Amino acid sequence: MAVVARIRNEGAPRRETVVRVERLVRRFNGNEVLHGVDLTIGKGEFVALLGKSGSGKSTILRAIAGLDEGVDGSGTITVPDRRSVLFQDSRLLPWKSVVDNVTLGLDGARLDALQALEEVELQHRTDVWPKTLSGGEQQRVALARSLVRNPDLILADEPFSALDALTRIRMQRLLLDLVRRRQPAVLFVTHDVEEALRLADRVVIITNGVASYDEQVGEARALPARFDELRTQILGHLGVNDDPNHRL
Ligand SMILES: Nc1ncnc2c1ncn2[C@@H]1O[C@H](COP(=O)(O)OP(=O)(O)OP(=O)(O)O)[C@@H](O)[C@H]1O
Repeated sequence: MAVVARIRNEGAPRRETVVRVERLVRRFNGNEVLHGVDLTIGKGEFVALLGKSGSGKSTILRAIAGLDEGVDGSGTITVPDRRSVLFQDSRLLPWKSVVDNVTLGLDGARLDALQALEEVELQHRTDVWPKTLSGGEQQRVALARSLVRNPDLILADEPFSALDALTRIRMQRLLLDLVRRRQPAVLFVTHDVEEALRLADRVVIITNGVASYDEQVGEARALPARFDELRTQILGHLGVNDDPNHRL
């Protein structure tokens, strides 16, 4: 069955553009993975990036983060200087305390770090070693490390996918709350359609190396019927069945 590419983004609130990706092409060993991806993200906008495994989501995120030096490709990327990246694992330094991980590379940021740790509800664990924290707590430290840099853009590559379901929901709420207060733009890679609909203002899907779907979904959070409708539509676009627990 032919997948009809569809771009529908009318009715979007007008926001200042903070990320602009144009005609992004990336190749690995001569194999072209991205064929010309266009993507914009507005100030304070939360965009979830969906796509099947191997579709190139992380490749896009790494390109925007500036982490793919030397990779074969072309295209232009405009991106704010103050940006931070969250990965699936927290990437904390085991020989530094929690607060020292948060201030890493910043001079005199201890007070800001303590505030950021309070925002992620870890004010009581500031001086312990990372290995004494649970997976969810370690991800909260990573989030605090990101916040203390006051980013205009947060790039997140499946940051909650290794967490148990309850911790994951708690982290999603925490992230949404922080994003509402601080208003960074967010690009959030996930496999999980429900996670995308819980968090994002907009969903972009990568299929066959291009952005094939781009839709406002913010109202899904308040309207269960709209949530279900969008979930069915997105799963259909991805060519998978409408099982709410289906992982791509
Ligand atoms: N450094 C690399 N060297 C060779 N091939 C790579 C490299 N990075 C990515 N690829 C290939 O590019 C394609 C896209 O990979 P990418 O990690 O961006 O996909 P993804 O959509 O994030 O997948 P997943 O959801 O499974 O994490 C895959 O086929 C992958 O094997």
